[in-house]
Amino acid sequence: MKIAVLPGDGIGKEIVKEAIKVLNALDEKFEMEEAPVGGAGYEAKGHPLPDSTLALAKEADAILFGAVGDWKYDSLERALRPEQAILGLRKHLQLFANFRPAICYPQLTGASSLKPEIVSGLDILIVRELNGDVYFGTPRGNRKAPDGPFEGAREGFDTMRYSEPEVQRIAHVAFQAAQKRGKRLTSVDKANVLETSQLWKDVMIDVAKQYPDVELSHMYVDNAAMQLVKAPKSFDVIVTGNLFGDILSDQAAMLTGSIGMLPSASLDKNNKGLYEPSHGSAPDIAGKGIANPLATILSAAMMLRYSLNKAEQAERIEKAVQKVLEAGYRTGDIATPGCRQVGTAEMGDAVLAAL
Ligand SMILES: NC(=O)C1=CN([C@@H]2O[C@H](COP(=O)(O)OP(=O)(O)OC[C@H]3O[C@@H](n4cnc5c(N)ncnc54)[C@H](O)[C@@H]3O)[C@@H](O)[C@H]2O)C=CC1
Ligand SMILES: CC(C)CC(=O)C(=O)O
Ligand SMILES: [Mg+2]
Repeated sequence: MKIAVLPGDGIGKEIVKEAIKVLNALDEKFEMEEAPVGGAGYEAKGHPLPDSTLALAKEADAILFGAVGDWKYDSLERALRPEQAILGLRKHLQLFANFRPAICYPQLTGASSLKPEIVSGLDILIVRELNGDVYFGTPRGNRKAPDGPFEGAREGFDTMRYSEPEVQRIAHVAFQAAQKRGKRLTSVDKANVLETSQLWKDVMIDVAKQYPDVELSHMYVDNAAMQLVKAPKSFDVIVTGNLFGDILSDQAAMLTGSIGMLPSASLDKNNKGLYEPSHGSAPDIAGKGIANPLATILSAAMMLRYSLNKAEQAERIEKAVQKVLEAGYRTGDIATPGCRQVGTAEMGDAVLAAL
């Protein structure tokens, strides 16, 4: 089985190194091939998603991805910015279903910025649509405003759009995920304002007829943001679009203690997938050896479970992560008084030792 390893930029390189260390210590042996992506792709080959990197991603059985981006590329034309690499991979490989589980490990209830009783026992799943919405909608661009009170002024515009089949396919994924969990699905939209959201909601209601065992509810995204900090445990599975899911999953990360704890799986219709932490390249801490590698290590576990059919190996990693948390190991982002504060590599070593 072949894994394409795309570390990317910033802390991406540091955290992927730890996940590889853990994967290499398992009983299974995987073929791994590394390629540059993001800013690293631009520096090496003049493009954030070089053809050779995309070819490797297509040919591999699964992709382990770090993160892309750096402030130094902010003035590049958009097509050459590092972020286009992850957007391009999601689109080219039709990775439309993004799973972001937010679990607050018992050892980390004190690490969340919320009161322990709000987050203790939290186990929710955000299913984010990943191929559509305003991130990919056309037309988009810059122009002179054609009308309105600022007619003639410089204007930027994007298009939020979803088609019925696009919503249907993510709805089925979300309902099936809910069937395997608490059988409650909350569809998050802004149907009180947006046509895109009204279609989203109508399709969810329609698909729900095929899943009578799952209780479907609807919530506007502004209220969902509020409920996520007020009563996060009231959710089981949340399904939402690309933009709302991006924002709500960062918010949900803080319920678990840190964004450095939130893994993700981005799957196509055959469960081929790209696995990455939910966070970015964290330029503010890159190169310091202090990033939390656990979201990436847990993403590698998701890869074993969803794409490589190695559920026992996935469980070994997940249990090892729990053991190191139990033993008090903490990177700075999840540190609490009296913990054993460690850096990125020491955290990786601790997981390795706990396998
Ligand atoms: N999938 C991807 O590759 C993503 C890339 N980005 C890119 O990353 C760059 C930085 O974006 P930001 O908005 O700052 O988001 P970010 O997620 O990189 O960082 C946000 C905050 O969380 C902290 N953080 C993130 N991961 C951490 C970890 N593993 N351990 C400890 N602390 C961690 C950072 O230090 C920072 O204070 C930008 O270029 C952005 O476009 C952002 C999100 C996802
Ligand atoms: C480049 C962004 C769309 C990536 C991001 O923020 C995410 O997927 O969470
Ligand atoms: Mg994001």
